[in-house]
Amino acid sequence: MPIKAILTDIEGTTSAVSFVFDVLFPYAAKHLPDFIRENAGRADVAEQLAAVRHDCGEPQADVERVIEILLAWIGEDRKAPPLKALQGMVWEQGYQAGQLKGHVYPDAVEALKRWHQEGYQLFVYSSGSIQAQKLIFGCSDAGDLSPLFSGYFDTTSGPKREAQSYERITQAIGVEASQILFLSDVVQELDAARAAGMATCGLAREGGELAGHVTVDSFARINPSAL
Ligand SMILES: CSCCC(=O)C(=O)COP(=O)(O)O
Ligand SMILES: [Mg+2]
Repeated sequence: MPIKAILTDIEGTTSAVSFVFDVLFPYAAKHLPDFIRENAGRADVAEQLAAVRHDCGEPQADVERVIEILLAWIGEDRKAPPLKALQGMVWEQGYQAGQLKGHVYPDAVEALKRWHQEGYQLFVYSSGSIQAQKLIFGCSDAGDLSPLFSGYFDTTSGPKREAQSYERITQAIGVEASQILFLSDVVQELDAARAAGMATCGLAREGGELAGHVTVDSFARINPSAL
């Protein structure tokens, strides 16, 4: 069956790992403490702080303790949904202030624009929150890429290394799994997508092979109609 939709990861796929690790995470680590102190009473922030207390088994943790936990989670790249939601809120301030611009590889920009024009539906699946995904593409160094995308998925659809998450996403997209091409730099994510019936293509930006999957080093080498 022909590919109709393309679902892409962000970190290491459309965008440099170094942008996430050397720009976004340090920005969040620097600004998250004051953001939480100033906004702990806001309903959307309070909801995430409660989720942190629940997830770490410390229901009585005060705001300073929650901040300490969140900074430790940033340090270990924990894909915890409340951390990801709060990071998205902090990054929004950075993008709005012009301190952040989303990195998207030029070959990804070119291919995403071409695929959109050719009629493929484009979707994103990242551990970053949907808000963070919209920001990286909406405020990218190549301009506003958000009109290219038909939808966004984060870990509220499930963890990226579990086949069930891709089954849920397939339901939401509304085409056969075999008509969705998933792009990622992580072999466990590609394996999970394939187990759910999706077509896969690995991105190895520094070269190399993602075992068992067609692997390329640039979006320029992906031809969805030939997969
Ligand atoms: C949405 S940009 C921030 C990326 C992020 O927070 C992250 O954890 C990267 O996850 P990915 O699933 O894109 O590898
Ligand atoms: Mg990735």
